[in-house]
Amino acid sequence: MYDYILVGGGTAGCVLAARLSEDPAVSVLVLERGRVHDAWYARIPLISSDVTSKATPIVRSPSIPITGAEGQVVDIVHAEVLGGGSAVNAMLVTRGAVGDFEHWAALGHPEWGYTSLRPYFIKSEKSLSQRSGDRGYSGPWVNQTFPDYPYKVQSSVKAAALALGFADVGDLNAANVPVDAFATLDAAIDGKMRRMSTYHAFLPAEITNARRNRLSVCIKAVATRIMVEGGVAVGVEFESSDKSVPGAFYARARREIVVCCGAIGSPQLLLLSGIGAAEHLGEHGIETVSDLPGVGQHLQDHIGLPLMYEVPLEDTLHYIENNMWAGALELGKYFLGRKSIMGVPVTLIAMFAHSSHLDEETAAVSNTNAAPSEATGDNRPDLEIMPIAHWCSEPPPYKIKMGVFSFLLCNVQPKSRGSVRLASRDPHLRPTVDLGFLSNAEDFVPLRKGIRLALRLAEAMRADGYPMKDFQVPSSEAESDLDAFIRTHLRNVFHYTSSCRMARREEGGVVDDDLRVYGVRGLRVCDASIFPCVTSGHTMTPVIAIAERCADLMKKGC
Ligand SMILES: Cc1cc2nc3c(=O)[nH]c(=O)nc-3n(C[C@H](O)[C@H](O)[C@H](O)COP(=O)(O)OP(=O)(O)OC[C@H]3O[C@@H](n4cnc5c(N)ncnc54)[C@H](O)[C@@H]3O)c2cc1C
Repeated sequence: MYDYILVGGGTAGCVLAARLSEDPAVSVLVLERGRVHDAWYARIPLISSDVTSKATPIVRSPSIPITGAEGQVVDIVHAEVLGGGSAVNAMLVTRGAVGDFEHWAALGHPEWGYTSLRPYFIKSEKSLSQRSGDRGYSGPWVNQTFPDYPYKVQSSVKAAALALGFADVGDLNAANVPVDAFATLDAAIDGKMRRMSTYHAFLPAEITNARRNRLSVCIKAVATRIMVEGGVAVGVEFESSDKSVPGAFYARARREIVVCCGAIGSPQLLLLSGIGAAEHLGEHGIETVSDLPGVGQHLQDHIGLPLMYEVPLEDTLHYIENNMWAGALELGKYFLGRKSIMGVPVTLIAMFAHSSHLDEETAAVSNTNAAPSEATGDNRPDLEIMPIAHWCSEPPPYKIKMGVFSFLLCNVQPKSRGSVRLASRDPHLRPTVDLGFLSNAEDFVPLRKGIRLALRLAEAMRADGYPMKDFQVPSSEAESDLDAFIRTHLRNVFHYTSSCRMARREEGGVVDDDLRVYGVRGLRVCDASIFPCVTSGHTMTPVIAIAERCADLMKKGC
């Protein structure tokens, strides 16, 4: 019997476990389906974020064919490890625009606006590079920027972006940044150049050892059902993911159960527990506990589109992939504490823009006046471009023998919605994920503008003498060619959100403003699935702030 059971020890789960167990009077159990990833390379930034490596603790499952994209199937990536996505991702630390959270407030969640979340962003972090009053300097979530780009091509992109009118903002996570911005990104890497995950940051051995009488972390434990008695969540059934450990286990909660299984895992577990659309549950012979049609609906992800160029091999990551000695040299430099590409993320810079601010022909920024604090549609970006010195189609082919540079263009305010539904009653199998990309034709609009922006950037880089040959770009700028290119080459960006979203029940919401699941007492959801809608930045940092705020709500008994 525990006071709190947290299901899912991922990005949100580790934060919540650390904060709740600060109180010596409460006991906390964390159930995590993955393992602890403690291999020698698990904290080397570049290696640990390699999603192509079989050694990275991720599982891929196919989406259903995307109707709007010629029936393409893309891989859904599940981070199955203590720390979740934060243990395997690209480590980029972006809060999102102030306007993203003002938009949440305007949707009817005033307590989730930027002013309410700001103290939690600050509380969680320790910025080693920034110096503004908007940033935190004493939290566990260590991050820093790397302004000395190791790839020559990235400096060339920066010059092109500035020439097109983008402002170079020193700190993308400050509150007053313009919407159209070029930024050197913060990354979750500590002073010893080690990857931070929420497991390493919030649940280091000092904490888990000191709290071992009240904090239990059970790995390789797949939650199979939330037990509900008389409308109250009372316990969790789970099985081992290790087939050599047969049988079912059961843990009981005195106070509350919090589902933190991420935007794919949380709706799956709620559905397996009889919480979801009664009709869908009936199809799988599951008795309805709470008829909640919103469970698994409204799934979002940023829509990604790579444009790729052939560039000098030495100026890309493919160089060390193809040259064992160069790779070994970089590793050696890393271990000796010298500057090495092993110690930084695969991308360090990004551009954000609202497509309506870009000139149709030149793609130059023509309006930078949008006020960051108002909840209007164009005061948060709808486009991001990440320049990456590597191939970036998904899934990537095994080995590339040439130098490839990519602009990963993303529609970061997608209007399309997808869904997560049960494929089977077997909790060990993955659910059916429909990303729904391009189901709303309005999503083409920013993507077309974004393609033109990427093409103009490439032209400026060439004009400046950087050698780039077209490799995967649209055949022309005619709308039909741009749309065909979008349909053929889109990819997902792993920023899944909003599948158990915070909204009014009659609007398809799953949780209320205190993250409590409608119709079941003693049950909350806390992870990326509760986002009312996806934010325009990368999603890990808002998940951490949400978990910080959820812990406070729980401590106050809200
Ligand atoms: C490859 C990749 C790169 C990314 N890059 C970035 C980036 O650079 N910056 C950024 O901000 N965001 C990035 N993201 C997104 C970010 O990592 C996620 O938005 C964030 O980690 C989600 O946190 P979460 O707590 O909602 O879910 P997760 O961190 O996924 O945690 C869910 C946890 O629940 C566990 N679980 C699921 N089902 C069960 C079950 N039935 N029983 C027990 N446990 C269960 C899972 O194993 C997992 O550990 C990336 C994601 C990926 C996958």
